[in-house]
Amino acid sequence: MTVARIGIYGLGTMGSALALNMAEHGIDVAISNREVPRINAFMDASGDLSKRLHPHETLAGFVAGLEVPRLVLFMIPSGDAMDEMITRIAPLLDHGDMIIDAGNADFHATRRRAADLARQKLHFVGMGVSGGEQGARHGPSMMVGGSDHSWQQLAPVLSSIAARFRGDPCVALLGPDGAGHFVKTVHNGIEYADMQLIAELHSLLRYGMAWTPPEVADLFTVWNDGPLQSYLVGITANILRASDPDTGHPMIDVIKDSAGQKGTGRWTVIEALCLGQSATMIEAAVAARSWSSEKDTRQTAETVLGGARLGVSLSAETLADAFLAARILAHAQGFRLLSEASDHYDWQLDLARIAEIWRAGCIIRSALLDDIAAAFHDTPKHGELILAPVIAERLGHAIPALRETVAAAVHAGHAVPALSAALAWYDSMRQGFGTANIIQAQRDVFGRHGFQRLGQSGVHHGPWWD
Ligand SMILES: NC(=O)C1=CN([C@@H]2O[C@H](COP(=O)(O)OP(=O)(O)OC[C@H]3O[C@@H](n4cnc5c(N)ncnc54)[C@H](OP(=O)(O)O)[C@@H]3O)[C@@H](O)[C@H]2O)C=CC1
Ligand SMILES: O=C(CO)[C@H](O)[C@H](O)COP(=O)(O)O
Repeated sequence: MTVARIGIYGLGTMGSALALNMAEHGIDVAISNREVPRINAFMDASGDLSKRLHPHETLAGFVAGLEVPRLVLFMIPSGDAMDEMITRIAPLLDHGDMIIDAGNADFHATRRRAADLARQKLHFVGMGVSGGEQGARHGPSMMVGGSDHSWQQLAPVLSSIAARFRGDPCVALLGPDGAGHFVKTVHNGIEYADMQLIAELHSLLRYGMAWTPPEVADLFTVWNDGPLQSYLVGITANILRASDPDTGHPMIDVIKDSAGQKGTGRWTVIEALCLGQSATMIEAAVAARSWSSEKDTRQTAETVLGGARLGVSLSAETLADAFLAARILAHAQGFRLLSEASDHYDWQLDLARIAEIWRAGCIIRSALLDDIAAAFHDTPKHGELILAPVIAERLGHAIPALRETVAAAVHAGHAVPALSAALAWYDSMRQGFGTANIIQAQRDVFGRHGFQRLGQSGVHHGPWWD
């Protein structure tokens, strides 16, 4: 029996693609799955690569088929399924073996699992994998959380299967325990915001300016050849060119406008709030998905409240600049959250390196990320991307277009929650003196909470009760 370098448990969309990727790179992989027929079907479909794939129907056989120390990678849903599999496999492993959770997991659970398994002298790695099925198959971006020791063992395998940007593998050890899963969560939060921005721009073009799907596709194709280049813009252009084989209508027009969500966007927002932060663009994107699922209510409200959306007149150049400004701001919100979490959990995240490993393989890969990586290399104040000179200059150029776009949309009754949140955050952050003096006075009046006075130390109260 061949002893495999690594084991992959979970042969769904992502696990099977990762196994094939490893096999293609000459790595012997032990494979297993909860439902056995899936193992057989996978082997049948894997062609020549099957010689590197070693199937096991039982967990004991799967473990016995691995080189020691063992590397066992799970690609299954997070939560109870992962806890259950850890409980089942841990007694079969030896001290020094490693469990890798490569799914999308809540980083709090990852921290707990890492601590539990350390007590059993097992290594645990929480690894975010991005790129969807094609990324996993041909080169994902991978965000690793774990010890230096685990990284030494995993790096050769992961570097060989990762996406590459100018030769640099898009994989890195980002910090201990939950760091990798947290970074993946924020990646997905930015993904939510970027997807929502594209949806809002599509809506303005279609319903505000009466463009057809192929016309919007052509514009997105042009955008995809410049500063707005990104995987998500590219796939959206392709989506908009597709026709429904049943009706002949544009495919986009027969898809129900109710978005799914599996949790990573919501986790990003929750963690931002827990850290005393905010990521309002990501929150807007999560909210928009939630509102989208209230289809019945929206259909009723369209009749009761009136759903007219008036025409807007915006140039393609204005929309492009608005998109660029908003995309920068979404990334800025994500990176400042990474910076805050890094301080709070003492992860010492390298923001420039994170931007670098997002330049290829992952869902949010874009031309902008190369500029962001450069900005973090040049900027001492980590986390505040909007203050990096090159980014501030680009924002200065593009913000008037974002303002014009949001104003036109609001005036004509188009909902643009992510674009609006971008502008509100930008305008809030550029005010040295904001609105919170009123809040502080109100809190003092009703609750004697006190406030700080400008230029004085200590806690003060106003003359309200005299
Ligand atoms: N799809 C994507 O684009 C991405 C997904 N991910 C993450 O990767 C992980 C897998 O996702 P994906 O491949 O899309 O999912 P799929 O639904 O395609 O596959 C799920 C896999 O998990 C197994 N599984 C489900 N429940 C259990 C359980 N209770 N115990 C043991 N095994 C179980 C399934 O086994 P069975 O065949 O027996 O049902 C199957 O192998 C998730 O954590 C997901 O969040 C990460 C990045 C991108
Ligand atoms: O991690 C991913 C992409 O990076 C997965 O596709 C994830 O499922 C996306 O999130 P959601 O299903 O909530 O849209």
